[in-house]
Amino acid sequence: MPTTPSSTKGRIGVLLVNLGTPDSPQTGDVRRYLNEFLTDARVIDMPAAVRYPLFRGLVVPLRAPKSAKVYQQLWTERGSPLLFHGLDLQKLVQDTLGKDYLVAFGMRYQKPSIESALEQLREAAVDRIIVLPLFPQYAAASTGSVQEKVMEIVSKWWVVPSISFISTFVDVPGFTGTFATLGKEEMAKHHYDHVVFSYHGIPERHVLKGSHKGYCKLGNCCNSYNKNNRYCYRAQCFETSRLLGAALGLSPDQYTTAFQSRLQSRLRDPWLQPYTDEVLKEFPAKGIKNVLAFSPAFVADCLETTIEVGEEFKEMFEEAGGEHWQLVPSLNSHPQWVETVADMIRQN
Ligand SMILES: C=CC1=C(C)c2cc3[nH]c(cc4nc(cc5[nH]c(cc1n2)c(C)c5CCC(=O)O)C(CCC(=O)O)=C4C)c(C)c3C=C
Ligand SMILES: [Fe+2]
Ligand SMILES: [Fe+2]
Repeated sequence: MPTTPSSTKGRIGVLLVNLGTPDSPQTGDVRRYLNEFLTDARVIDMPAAVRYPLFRGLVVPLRAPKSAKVYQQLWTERGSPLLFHGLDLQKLVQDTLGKDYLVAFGMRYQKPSIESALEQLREAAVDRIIVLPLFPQYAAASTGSVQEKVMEIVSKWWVVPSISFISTFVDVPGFTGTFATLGKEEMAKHHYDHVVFSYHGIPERHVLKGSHKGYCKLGNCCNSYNKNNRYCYRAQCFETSRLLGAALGLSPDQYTTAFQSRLQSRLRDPWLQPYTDEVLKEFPAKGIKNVLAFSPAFVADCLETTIEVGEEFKEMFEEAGGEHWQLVPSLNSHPQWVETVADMIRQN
């Protein structure tokens, strides 16, 4: 009887990566996290001779104790939400994909490191690796930084396996679809006059640096999403708003796209506008008193969603005369999102 030839192919390795978070909300751990994050040349694109002394010597020491207080508000029994949601997603995607895949999870900054996650895949002799940075819209400071780190590590291996990256997923229907499911649940509970899609900001300079043959000029260039601005962060944010607005049954005048989390610096370089905190203060005077807010640059709840949008913006809105501000929770490990991630991997 002929014997069945054994396959030479191992499992497919999957690396899910998110940004990173401190090990604890104590100032020392927050300082270590910020030092790693804010000396990344893709985040702070200054010459190393300026970046290191300015950020390690001045910005981080001043910021760490203030950030630590905010992380203390965010911290849960399971630790940082960004971390535990990432681990939950890893487990559920692994269960969904089954034994032909091995799913690992890493963080760009701090723990679990990308190195340790890649090592797990190498130990298991995976056939190839699919890397999914968990950022819907490509930005050099987020997705690009993860890609650079993965390539830096893998390039030192003697045997470099086949490797592919999923660089943006704004147009994957399950991404906006899951946000729409969560948004409709909130809309069924309360009446809203207006919706805000608040994205993490980046310096305008970053958009211009990534502009393909000068196509992106921070103007109407982002009104359509096409091959020239496929990786333009601003264009992807506007496209996310259009898709999400349509999935929620909203007309363009019923929602606003805005940008949050700008790192205030004495350099006063402009970040993507309009700024969410400025926009929301003007709403009550326009008769907008009930606002539903989404944070669609994040697929897991974190400091920027729960605290900044859910608490700080709510307080500002109410102080300006608003009545009801509600944050839609992030995708976290929602079953529709788990299925969407598994599908992105299967189709890669
Ligand atoms: C959505 C993707 C992200 C992009 C793009 C991004 C750019 C970016 N961020 C900073 C500075 C900070 N961001 C901070 C927190 C933070 N940022 C992201 C994601 C993106 N950042 C996430 C998911 C988080 C939350 C992490 C968590 O632990 O919950 C912080 C730290 C918090 C604080 O001290 O305020 C800083 C600082 C810059 C400068 C930048 C682009 C240039
Ligand atoms: Fe950030
Ligand atoms: Fe653009």
